Amino acid sequence: MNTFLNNEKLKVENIKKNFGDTEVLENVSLSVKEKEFVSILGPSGSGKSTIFNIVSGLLKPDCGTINIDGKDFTGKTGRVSYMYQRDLLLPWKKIIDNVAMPLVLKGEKKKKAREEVNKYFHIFGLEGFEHKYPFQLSGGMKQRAALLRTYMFSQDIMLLDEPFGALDAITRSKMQLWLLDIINDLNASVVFITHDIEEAIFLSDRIYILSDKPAVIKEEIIVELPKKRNKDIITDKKFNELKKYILEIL
Ligand SMILES: Nc1ncnc2c1ncn2[C@@H]1O[C@H](COP(=O)(O)OP(=O)(O)OP(=O)(O)O)[C@@H](O)[C@H]1O
Repeated sequence: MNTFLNNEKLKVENIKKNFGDTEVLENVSLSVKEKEFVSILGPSGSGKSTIFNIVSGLLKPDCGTINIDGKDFTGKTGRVSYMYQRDLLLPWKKIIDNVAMPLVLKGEKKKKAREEVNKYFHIFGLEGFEHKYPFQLSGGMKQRAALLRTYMFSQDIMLLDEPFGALDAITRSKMQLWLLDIINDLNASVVFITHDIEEAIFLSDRIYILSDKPAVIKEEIIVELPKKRNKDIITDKKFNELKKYILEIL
């Protein structure tokens, strides 16, 4: 009867987290459907990374639950992939071995792991760079390699914590277009943290607005823009109305 529940991948229910006397998450609930792109937008220090640490199992919430595909994963690691704000590649390893690392860590032989990741180099715009070292890549390429490594860890749910935050404006804009372009082929559900309202609207199907800490979800916004987007949409009336609305809430 309920189609939403049927294609729900991730469900975060009533999580609460204090660090000592500091109440960081007061009560946060959110959900992500199959192949959905959901952003979490909130002020600095509001607890966005803490939510990811809890969803990935690195931290235990004081209360609340994390369900994935209907199973309880509260406090359990290894199920979702997680890309940090500064997800550095190992400088002494070739790109192919950096990317293959999650598979090797899971017990795959190096040769097999390389074969497995090789087929994704084209889609991630890294073809021809398999045997280069990180210092030989541009900033955008390094982020694409880090994103591919994240994808190799777990392909169906990816947590991306400001992956483009450190890039210059032009590269960042190109990366947003690229991500939007490939995301359908990846069949992944994505949760994306950003401070950038335009980035959130441009990329997302839905946006959760987080309050200052102690954090609660202030609002859930469905981005009713065509799924296929290009940068022209930034001048669209609906896009700008949404941007103004979010600015007022934040
Ligand atoms: N392990 C920890 N121990 C103590 N306090 C912590 C810990 N982790 C986070 N905090 C505190 O919790 C609050 C939220 O931090 P968090 O990194 O989740 O925020 P954020 O929204 O991701 O911030 P930013 O946007 O600046 O990255 C901050 O006040 C931070 O100092």
